[in-house]
Amino acid sequence: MRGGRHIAAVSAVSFDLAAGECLALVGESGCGKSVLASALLGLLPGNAQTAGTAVLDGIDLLAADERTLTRTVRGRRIGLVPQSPAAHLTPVRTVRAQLEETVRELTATPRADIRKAAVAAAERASFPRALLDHYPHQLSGGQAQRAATALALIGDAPLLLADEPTTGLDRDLVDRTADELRRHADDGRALLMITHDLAAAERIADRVAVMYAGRIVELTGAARFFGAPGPRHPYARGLLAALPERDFTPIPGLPPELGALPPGCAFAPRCDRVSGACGSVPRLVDGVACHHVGGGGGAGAGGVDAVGDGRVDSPSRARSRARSGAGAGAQTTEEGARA
Ligand SMILES: Nc1ncnc2c1ncn2[C@@H]1O[C@H](COP(=O)(O)OP(=O)(O)OP(=O)(O)O)[C@@H](O)[C@H]1O
Ligand code: NI
Repeated sequence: MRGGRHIAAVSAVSFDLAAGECLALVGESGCGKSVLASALLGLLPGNAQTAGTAVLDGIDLLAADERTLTRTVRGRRIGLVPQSPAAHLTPVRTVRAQLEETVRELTATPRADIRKAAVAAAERASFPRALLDHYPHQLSGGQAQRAATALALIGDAPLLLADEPTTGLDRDLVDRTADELRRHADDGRALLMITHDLAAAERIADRVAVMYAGRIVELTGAARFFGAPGPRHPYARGLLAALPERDFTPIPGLPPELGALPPGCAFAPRCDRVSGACGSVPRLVDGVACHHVGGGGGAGAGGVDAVGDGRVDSPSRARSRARSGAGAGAQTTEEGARA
């Protein structure tokens, strides 16, 4: 930034994501979720610096050159549902033209079938057929969202990155969109879903990663997170408690400015469990980064070694089935996972 200032937008993040699995990444606005997604796609602005590795199919995404990213990663290995679809779509071309172009570029569809394939792609994302010849500025936010989702699914990429794919949609459409994304995971793709919508996360995620001020503070199986015993990090507990259908109690205060993080645990100024120990940054140990819970979070400026990350052995399908059976089902799954 100007004046040699640095913003640590994402720090010490470490996670893995298997084929067929959905990881929901949640956290307050500005905590670094989209920056993390952009880093994986090589779409950070030119002044950004990255360190570490992010391996997909043997390719280190953080080290890959522009040519590799263009030809083999974007759209082909990673499908992106962008956070601001209206800005992501080409403003001077119709949705149909953009779908057809993407089908042509990313698939081996014969010329004669491209039109049909584009219509089918729109249908997969519940984009209304009647709007195919509209330009992006003629779409509502939710319609643009679905157009962008349709584009992201065309390349059949093994990793789907969905950055708030349900923003601006009605509950019914949220559920349909989330279920559609889940189906792609069930077909063997990995799905990283960034969302503020905890109900959507609960509906489809296998694991939940909670981010605060650029760090993952908890990484837990979804059944455990949304059911019993619930999240362990005070911030994650606060996020859940803020939901209208739970306590409806907001977390006091605001997240810190990333350019001026407090020393030690960034959540300490808002935390009801704060103590002297919070003067050092807690490491993510056993899926939680807090001095007061779990592994104790041992001191150390930003360890990247996530030990035990709440991975649920029983895969998604069993989980979603258990989920529809409400509390008891989720509990059983959780016990299975812990065993
Ligand atoms: N190009 C940039 N230059 C400087 N700072 C940036 C840039 N892009 C993002 N940031 C900062 O990085 C932080 C993380 O931003 P990011 O967009 O990842 O947040 P987010 O978690 O996706 O939030 P939201 O839920 O609102 O989308 C923010 O504090 C933001 O101000
Ligand atoms: Ni974002």
